[in-house]
Amino acid sequence: METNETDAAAQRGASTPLFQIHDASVVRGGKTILHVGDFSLAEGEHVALLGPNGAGKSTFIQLLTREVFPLWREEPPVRFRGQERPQLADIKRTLGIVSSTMHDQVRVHLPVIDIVTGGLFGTLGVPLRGNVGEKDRALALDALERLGIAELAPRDVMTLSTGQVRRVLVARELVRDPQVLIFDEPCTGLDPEGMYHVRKTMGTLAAEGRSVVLVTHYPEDIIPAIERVLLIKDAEVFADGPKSELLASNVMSELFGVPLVVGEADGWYSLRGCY
Ligand SMILES: Nc1ncnc2c1ncn2[C@@H]1O[C@H](COP(=O)(O)OP(=O)(O)OP(=O)(O)O)[C@@H](O)[C@H]1O
Repeated sequence: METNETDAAAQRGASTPLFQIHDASVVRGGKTILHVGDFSLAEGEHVALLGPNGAGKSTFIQLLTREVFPLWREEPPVRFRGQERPQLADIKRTLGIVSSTMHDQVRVHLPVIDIVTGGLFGTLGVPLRGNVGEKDRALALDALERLGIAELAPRDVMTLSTGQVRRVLVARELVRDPQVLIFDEPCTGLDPEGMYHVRKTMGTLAAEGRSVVLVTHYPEDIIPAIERVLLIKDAEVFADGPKSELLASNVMSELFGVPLVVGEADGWYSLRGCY
């Protein structure tokens, strides 16, 4: 009896979504900048948020990270692991976030290993008065190794290419061992080599069993492991479903408001204008 109850509780735990959103509205300056009816993300599930500029994608992510709050409802609209009022520290521990704008924060002359080790402490480099031990540096080196950039460890971060810095920022998040990695337009400003490595990195993390949540304007960024897409347009969820159905020419043309043609090869998608 006792075992059955434990099993039932374990099963409930396993089926509790990582995030659930129900009837969430974000209002700024008297205008609804995002409304989400129903959304649920399972533990370990991957999803790509795709949509035009200003659609509400970043606001959606900020709802998850609790950087923005929805209008008050009797039942809080955003739940984390079933909790209505989760601890911010729990959410921060679970999520790692990489965005192109974070690049501006690492314009300092510091070795890459210090930048990555700083991820353990939430500091830019290693804290001056912190207890930074060999174990911490070993964790940082391990994160760099897993992303195939261990040779960058002693380099001054200011001497790296944009693509290399982007991967260092992924390592900086990875060092805390988050279960979910959010990539907010990770390929913005990168050349094809940089894009290649960042997309490969997303694939590596997905293969490790972490959730990859990707925000992008381009289907080209959606790695084969991400099967679900959430399309956002005009502050609403326009569609949510399998990419095999939604990454279609008619859907993309309606989403972006111009005639577009979708291509697919080996699980990778591309988008071009139809003139
Ligand atoms: N504090 C604010 N006050 C007023 N409007 C805001 C505020 N923050 C965001 N917005 C507006 O909300 C809308 C959604 O913004 P958001 O950044 O979520 O879009 P996005 O889809 O991520 O866009 P992009 O692809 O350009 O990054 C935009 O029109 C933006 O101008």
